[in-house]
Amino acid sequence: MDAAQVLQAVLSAVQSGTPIANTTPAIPLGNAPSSSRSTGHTGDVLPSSLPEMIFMLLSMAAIRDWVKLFLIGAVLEGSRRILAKSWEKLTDYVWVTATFESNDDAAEWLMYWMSQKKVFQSARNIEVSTHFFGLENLGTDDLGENDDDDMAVAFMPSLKRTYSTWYKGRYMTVTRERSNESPYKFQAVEYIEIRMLSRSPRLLRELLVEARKAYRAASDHLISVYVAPSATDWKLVAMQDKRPTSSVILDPGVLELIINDAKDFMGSKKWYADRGIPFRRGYLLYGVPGAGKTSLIHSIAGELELSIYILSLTATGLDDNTLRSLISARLPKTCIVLIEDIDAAFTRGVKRDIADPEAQAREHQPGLEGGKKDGKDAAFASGVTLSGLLNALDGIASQEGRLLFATTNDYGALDPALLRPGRLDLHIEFHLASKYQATELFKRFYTSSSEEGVAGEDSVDEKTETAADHDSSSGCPGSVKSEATSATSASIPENVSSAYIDLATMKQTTQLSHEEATALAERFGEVIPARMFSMATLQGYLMAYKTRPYVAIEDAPAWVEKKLREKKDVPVARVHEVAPAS
Ligand SMILES: Nc1ncnc2c1ncn2[C@@H]1O[C@H](COP(=O)(O)OP(=O)(O)OP(=O)(O)O)[C@@H](O)[C@H]1O
Repeated sequence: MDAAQVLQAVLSAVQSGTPIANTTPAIPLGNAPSSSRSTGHTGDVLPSSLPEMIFMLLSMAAIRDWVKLFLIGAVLEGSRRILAKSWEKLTDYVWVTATFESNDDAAEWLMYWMSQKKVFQSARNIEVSTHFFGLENLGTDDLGENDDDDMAVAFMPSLKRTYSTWYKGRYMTVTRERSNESPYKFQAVEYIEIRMLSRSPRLLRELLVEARKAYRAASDHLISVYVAPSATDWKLVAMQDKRPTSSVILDPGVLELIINDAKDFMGSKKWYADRGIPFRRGYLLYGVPGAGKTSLIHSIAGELELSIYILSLTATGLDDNTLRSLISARLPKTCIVLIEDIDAAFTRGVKRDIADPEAQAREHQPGLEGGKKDGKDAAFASGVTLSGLLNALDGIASQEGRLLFATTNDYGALDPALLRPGRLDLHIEFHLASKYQATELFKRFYTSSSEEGVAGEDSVDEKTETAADHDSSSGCPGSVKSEATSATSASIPENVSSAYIDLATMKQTTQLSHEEATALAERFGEVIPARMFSMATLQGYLMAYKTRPYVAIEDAPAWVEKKLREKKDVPVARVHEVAPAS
């Protein structure tokens, strides 16, 4: 009886419930004689008990061979695992290993640190990147001059390569890898692995501290700007030059008020803790477009040395859960959270007319009841609900030392729940430019912040211009030149906007002496009507006269008149109402 017959007998016995023992008078050992195999009576050879059955199975040569093979395989696999484990233990014992996800700040520090190392500058397989453009001391030697105007490049480890180098006498390897394993992201995740031949993690920590220090020193003049492109994580998108607060021109006292408030808040942790008040501060900057809201936030970030995390409530994939996780779990302790156009998420579309902020200012008088849509029940254009947003804002409060800034062009569209103190504590309205702002803008436009009153090289143009214009600068309205007749614009084709003349033909702004600039600025302020143009519009006008401040003054009345006429012609109805969300 062969193995198949035995198995068949066992199976049929199990199916019929017949005890095997009763039908098994004898068990042939070893290979059964062919006569018994040929009988076809399975009842003659069935084992009477389980041990007998096992014994019978083992007595068959084929099964014995299978068992041997299985045992050999098991021993081999077991030894492999033991060896692997032992090797891991051994390497753990002599190596310190650290992994950094490329999105993380620490990975940025390391990449910068590595870009400074000779090993990557002389390696034969490296990644050359402009990623750190803007940071100081990049390894540009191999490309020639280290000129500020050049696009500096950094030499960094390539993907899927391992480099070896030394740190404080210890051998270390650096590997950049890409992994598809990610619990909540759909794209591949890049990471850097550092291994150091050392039993203590102390040296690795020292390396990290050194990398962070070097990175901070190199980026001292910059602020980092992050966005959440995938609604799951923050990504560094820009390193911007810090904007001096003096470059944002607001009416007297406003700038100081906000900056002092923010500084005061940052230094009042204990005061808040003593009184049990959540250590948070929210600012709402609202008003016409182009009035300096975003510029102010960036300059405050520079002043307080904070990174900016820009949150777009209409980003694809953003809902209450992702918003909460972005804010609660994935933000650094101290930073600025900026929600731009917070009203755009609250209505079903963007309702402002960006092309003409001045028209909006006339049409829309900010006020809580004014432009409000359907109140609390209005849905957001994104997957975020009002209560989701309120929870998220309160989540900002749960971490200490975060500043929240929200901007809007439509104060009235915001729900009172958003506006209450504790969420958005300070509401600052931005208007169209006052005479003071226009005057200051002109003054700062034509003087250098470092050295006021020094005429630059470009003042050659200015001299020619001033000499030619002295007669007309007497203030007589009839002597004002129109754009079409000014010296430079004469050679410009008619269909080219004058706004681009100087940008295309000149390199730098003419620098006036302080006295000259002040005198001209006064005249500019007299010509520009108060609260009729945004600061961005005035800046745009001056950009067209980068090297011709005198002509800028002369042309200003005609420009103002033309702009005011255009405004009258523009139907206010271009600012359309947006249907409230259902
Ligand atoms: N008060 C200001 N002082 C100096 N520059 C200003 C001021 N307001 C606007 N500008 C200039 O105008 C441009 C646009 O300014 P900004 O983006 O800060 O305006 P905004 O109020 O945030 O506009 P929006 O509501 O459209 O975002 C910038 O180049 C900025 O330099």
